[in-house]
Amino acid sequence: MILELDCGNSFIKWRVVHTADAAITGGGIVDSDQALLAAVAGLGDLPLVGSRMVSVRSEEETSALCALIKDRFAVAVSVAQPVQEMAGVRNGYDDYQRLGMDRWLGALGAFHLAKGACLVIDFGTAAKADFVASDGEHLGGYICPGMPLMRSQLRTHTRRIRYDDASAERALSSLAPGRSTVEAVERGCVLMLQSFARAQIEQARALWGDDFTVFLTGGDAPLVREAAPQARIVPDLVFVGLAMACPLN
Ligand SMILES: Nc1ncnc2c1ncn2[C@@H]1O[C@H](COP(=O)(O)OP(=O)(O)OP(=O)(O)O)[C@@H](O)[C@H]1O
Ligand SMILES: CC(C)(CO)[C@@H](O)C(=O)NCCC(=O)O
Ligand SMILES: [K+]
Repeated sequence: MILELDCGNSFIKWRVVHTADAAITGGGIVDSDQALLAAVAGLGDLPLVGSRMVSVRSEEETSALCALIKDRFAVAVSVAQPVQEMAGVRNGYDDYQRLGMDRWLGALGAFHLAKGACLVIDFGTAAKADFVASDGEHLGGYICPGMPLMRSQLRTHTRRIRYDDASAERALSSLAPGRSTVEAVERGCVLMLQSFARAQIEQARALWGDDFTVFLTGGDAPLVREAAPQARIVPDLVFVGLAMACPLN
């Protein structure tokens, strides 16, 4: 079995997959290294043979987590590294090492699944979009604040925007004009995300006509579903790319 890890800016997504057929034994989302160790240990004694990781965290944080995993589960951790080209996809950044590894792996996974032009839109802490043409050329993409960042900016820089998580969740039962602060903010931010998605799809259409696949991923992808009815929601898209970038036996 293999321990797979996607270390985003706010959360660590993890899962344990069988070596032979990639069947998923367990997984989850945690908000700290210690919570990760506890969650994986909670699956009992696993015959782990290796681990692979993608991280957008600092070198120090990433190597600290690798050391913890090595120590606790006695496996080496293969960390996905930036490359100029892989699996038919060419990194489109001027400096390929600067492209976020989550974006790169999402692009690899999407091109592998679509076998043609594709647009990846990932709604996490940040929202990001990446374009891969039918010949595998990564054209670049866009980054802007995701739902958690938009929310916290409003809360931090205003005096009268204050509400709790439970009312935030209730506010999203509809997108009608808000009649309370929580509704106005939560619905407004969801409309921003949806407009981002629509703008990316419009751009893909201008480039490629109708001949492209849209992938939605990231924790907040479900909030955007209705703005992109044609999209494939693939929550584990980064893991698809991770398996390609870090093959283990
Ligand atoms: N079970 C869950 N646990 C945590 N967050 C969740 C969950 N389901 C949905 N979310 C939402 O997903 C968002 C975080 O998304 P994600 O985990 O993709 O971010 P991230 O990988 O940490 O960020 P980034 O990819 O931008 O670095 C949060 O806004 C959160 O509300
Ligand atoms: C944009 C984020 C923060 C999204 O997780 C990540 O992909 C990242 O740190 N990227 C580096 C900057 C860039 O991709 O241009
Ligand atoms: K991520």
